[in-house]
Amino acid sequence: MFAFYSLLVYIVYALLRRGPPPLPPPQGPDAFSAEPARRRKLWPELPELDSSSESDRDNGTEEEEAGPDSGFLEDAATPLTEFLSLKREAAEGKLCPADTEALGGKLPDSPLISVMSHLLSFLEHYGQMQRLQEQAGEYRSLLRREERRRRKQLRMLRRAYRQRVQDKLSLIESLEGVICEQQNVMETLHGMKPPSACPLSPCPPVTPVGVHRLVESISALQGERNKLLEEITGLREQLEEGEKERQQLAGSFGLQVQELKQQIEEREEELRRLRTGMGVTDSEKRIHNLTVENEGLKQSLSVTQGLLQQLATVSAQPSAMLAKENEGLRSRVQHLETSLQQKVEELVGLEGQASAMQWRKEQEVRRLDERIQKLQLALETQQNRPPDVQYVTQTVEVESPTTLRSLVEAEERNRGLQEQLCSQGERCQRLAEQLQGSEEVTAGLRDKISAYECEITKLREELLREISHLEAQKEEAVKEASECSEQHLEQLREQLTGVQRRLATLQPILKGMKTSYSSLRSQVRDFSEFYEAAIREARRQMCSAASEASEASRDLQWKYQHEVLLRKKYHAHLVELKGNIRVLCRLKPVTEVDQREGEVSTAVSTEPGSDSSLTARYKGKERTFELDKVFLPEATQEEVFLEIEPLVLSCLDGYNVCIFAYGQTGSGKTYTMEGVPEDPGINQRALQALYQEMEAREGLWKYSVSLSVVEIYNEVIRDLLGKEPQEKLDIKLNPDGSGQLHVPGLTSVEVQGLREIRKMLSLGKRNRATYCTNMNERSSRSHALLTVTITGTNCSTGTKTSGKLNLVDLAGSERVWKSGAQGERLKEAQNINKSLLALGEVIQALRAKQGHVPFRNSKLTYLLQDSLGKGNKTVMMVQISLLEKNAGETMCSLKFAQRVCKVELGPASRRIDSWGRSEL
Ligand SMILES: Nc1ncnc2c1ncn2[C@@H]1O[C@H](COP(=O)(O)OP(=O)(O)OP(=O)(O)O)[C@@H](O)[C@H]1O
Repeated sequence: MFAFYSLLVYIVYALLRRGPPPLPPPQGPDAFSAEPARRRKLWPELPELDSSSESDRDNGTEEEEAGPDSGFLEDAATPLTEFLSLKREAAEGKLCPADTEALGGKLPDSPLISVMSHLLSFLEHYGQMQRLQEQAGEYRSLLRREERRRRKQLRMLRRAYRQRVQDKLSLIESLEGVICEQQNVMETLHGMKPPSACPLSPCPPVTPVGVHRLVESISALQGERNKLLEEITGLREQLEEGEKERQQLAGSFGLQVQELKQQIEEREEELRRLRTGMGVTDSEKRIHNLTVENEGLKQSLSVTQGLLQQLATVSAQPSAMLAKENEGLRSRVQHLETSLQQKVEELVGLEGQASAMQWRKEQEVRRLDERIQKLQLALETQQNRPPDVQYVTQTVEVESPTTLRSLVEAEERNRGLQEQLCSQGERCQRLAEQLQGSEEVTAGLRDKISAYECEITKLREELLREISHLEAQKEEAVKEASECSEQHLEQLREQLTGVQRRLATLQPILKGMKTSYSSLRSQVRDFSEFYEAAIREARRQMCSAASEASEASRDLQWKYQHEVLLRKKYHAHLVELKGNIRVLCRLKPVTEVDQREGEVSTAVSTEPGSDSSLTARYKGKERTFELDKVFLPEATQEEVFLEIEPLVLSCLDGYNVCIFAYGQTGSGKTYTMEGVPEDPGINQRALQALYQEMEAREGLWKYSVSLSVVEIYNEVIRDLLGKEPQEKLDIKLNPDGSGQLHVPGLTSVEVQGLREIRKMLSLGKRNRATYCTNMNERSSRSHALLTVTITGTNCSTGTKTSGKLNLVDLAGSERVWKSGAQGERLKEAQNINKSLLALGEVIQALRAKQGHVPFRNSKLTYLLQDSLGKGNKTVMMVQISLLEKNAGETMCSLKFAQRVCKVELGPASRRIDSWGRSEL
C-alpha cells in the first residue's frame, strides 16, 4: 500500500514538476489520427481519413516519433501499469506470496485500482496527444516542403514556356519579314509598285517561274507561319492550362490548409479541453464532446428547418403576389364599374330630366292648343252672331235707345273679345315660339343623350377592352408566376431532397450519437453508483483499518507507557547513581548590545567533542571545569528544558526538586527561568510538562497542584501573589508536627490549569523588584522562588504522594564597584551577595557532610532547606557570560559550580504516606 501511494505521489509530483506541456507547434493533418476511434464512431462516412491515419501508424511514425514528453509519461506510467497488473494478478491469486508481500502486503482496494486505471488512461491519452502533436508538426513541415517544391517546378515550367513562346515569336517575326519581302517582290513583279529594298534578302530574278516559285514559297511560309501560330496558341493554351492547374492546385492547397487549420483548431480545442479538464473523467469528456456535437447537429437541424420554412414562404410568395395583383385588378375593375354605373345613372337622370321636360312641354303645348281651340271656337261663335247684332241694331234703330245701348255694349264686348283674341293669338305665338325653343332644347338634350350614350358605349368598350387586357395580363402573370414558382418549387424540392438526404445521412449518426450518449450517460450513472459504492467500500475499509490501528495504537500506547515508566525508573536510578545534585552551565550568547559596545572578545571556550567541559581564561590563566552539562550559546530554551524534564516530572512521583539559576547579574538567569513571552523558559515549560504528564496519568492518579511565589528581597520574604506584596513573611516550623517548614500567611493558590498558572506567574513577575544597573538594564534585585506543590493520589491503591518543585531565579551576584551600586542598590547588592555566600556555605557543608548545615544563615537557604537537603534532587543552572570583561565573575561562578558539583545529596527519596508503596 505504501509503495502504491509512493508511486502515485511520484507521478503527481512529476506531473506538477513538469508543469503544463508547451503549446503544440503548428499541427498537420495527422491531427485526424488523434482520436480515430471516436471519429470512426462519429463520422463513419469518412473512412479514407481513418485509413490515412491508420497508414500513418502503419508506417511506424507513432513509435519512432515519441517525444521526450511522451517518454517521460511512459516512464511515469510504466511502473504504474506494472504495479497495477501485478496487483491485479495478486488479486486473481496468480502471484506467489513473496510478490504479494513485495507489493506491500495488502491488496489495493478496487476503487483505488479504478482511480489508478483512470489515471493511466489519462496518461495514455496525454501521451497520445503529445505524439499526435509531434506528428502534426512533422506532417505540416512535409506539406510545406511539398508546396515549395511544386512552386519551384511551376516557376521553372513557366520560364520554359515563356522562353519557347519568345523563340516562336521571334521566328514569326522573321517569317513575317520574309513574307513581307516576298510580297514586295510580287507587287514589283506585277508592276504595282517599284521594288523596295528589303534588308533581309536580295530580290530574286523576275521571271514567271520565279514568280510561281515565289508564290509557292510565300504560301509555304504562310503555312509555316500558320503552323507556328497554331503552335503558339497551343503553347498559350498549355500555359493557361498550367496556370489553371496551378490555380487549382493552389486552391486545393488552400482548401487543404484551411481544412487542416480547422482540424488543428479542433485538436487545439480538444487539447485545451483536455488540459483544463485534467480532473474530468474520460466518460465525462466524451459526454461533453458528444454534447457539443449534438448541439452542432441540433443547430444544423434547426437551420434545415429554417430552410424548409423559408422554402414554404418562398413557394407561397408567387401566389401571394398573384393574389395581390388580382386584388389590384379587381379593385380597378370595380372602380371602373362604379364609374360606369355613375355615368349610367347620370345618363338615366338626364334622360329622366329630358323626358320630364318634354312631357311638361307637351302638356303645356296641349293646354295651349286647347285654349287656342277654345278661343277660336269662341271667336267663331262671335263671328257667327252678326245677324243678331244687326237685328239688335235694326231693332235699336227701330225700336229703342235701350236696345242701342245694349248693342253698344255688345260691340264693346265684341271689341274686348277681339282684343282678347288678339292677345291670345300673341300668346299663342309666344307659346309656339316657346314650344319651338323647348323643342330645340329637347333636341339639344337628345343630342346630349346620344353623345352620352356614345360615350357610355365607348367607355363600355374601353372597359371591356381593359378588362380583357387585364385578364390577359392576369393570365400571363399567373402563368409566369406559376412557371416561376414551379421552377422555384423544383429547386426547393431539390434542396429539400438534398437536405433530406443529408438528414438521412445524419440521422444514423445522430442516432448513433444518441445511443452512445445514452450509453455514456448510463455509464456515467453507473460510474457514479460504482464510485459511490467504491467510496463506501473504501470508507468501510478505512474504518476497519482505523479501528485496527486504534487497537494497535492502544496496544502501542500501553507499551509506550510501560516503556516510559521503565525509562523513568532507570533514569531515576541513573540520577541516583550520578548523584542528586546536577550542575548545568549555560553560556550566554554575545548580544547585539555587546557588539554595539565593541565587547566581542571572549574568555570562555568549549571543547568540540565534549559537552560537559569548558575552559575559562582569566588574568592569563586558563582553567578547565568539568560539569554535568554545558549548553553552548546557541542552545535553545527547549534543549535546556529537555535536559531537566525527567527531574521535573519526578515531582509527580513525590520527589522534592529544586532548580535554581545562579550567575552574575545579566548572565541570563531570568531568561533561562522565565524566558520571554515568545520563547518561555523552564518555569512555564516545567508546569506544562507536569500538566501533560498528569493528563497522561489520568485515571491512574489524581493530582492537585498549588502554587506560591515569593521573593527574598533584602533578606525579607514577600508574597508576590498576596494582596499585600510588601508584607514581610517569616519562616516557621509546620505545626502539623511533620518537622517541615512553612511560611505562615503565604498565598498558596490551588490551580486548575495552565492558563491560571500563567496568570499567577505574570502577577508574580509584576510584583518582583527589578531595577536598572550598569550590568543589566532590568536587573532582578531579589531571589524569586516559585514553589509548585503537587499532591497525588493513586486511584487504585490510594497511595498519596507529595512532591515539591522549587524554581529559583537567584538575584545576580555582582561586584559592587563594577555595578555602580550606591545607597539602596548597594544594600541590595550586599544582601544578595550575603545570601549567595550563605548558599555557598550550605553547599560546602553538604559537601563536607557536616552534621550541621547552616541553612538558617540566610532566608534563601532556610526556605530551600526542604529541597536542598538530603534525599532531594537539585539542579543548579550556572549562567556565565562569554565576554572577557566578565571573566572574573565567570571564574567565580564556575568555581562555585564546581564546588556544588562535588556535593553528594545521597539517593533521592520519595515523599509517600506511611501506607503507600513505591510505584516504580
Ligand atoms: N541565552 C540567551 N539568549 C538570548 N538572550 C539572552 C540569553 N540569556 C540572556 N539573554 C538576554 O540578556 C539580558 C539579561 O538577561 P537576564 O535579565 O535574564 O539576566 P539575569 O541574569 O537575570 O540578570 P539579573 O541578575 O540582573 O536579573 C536579557 O535581555 C536577556 O534577554
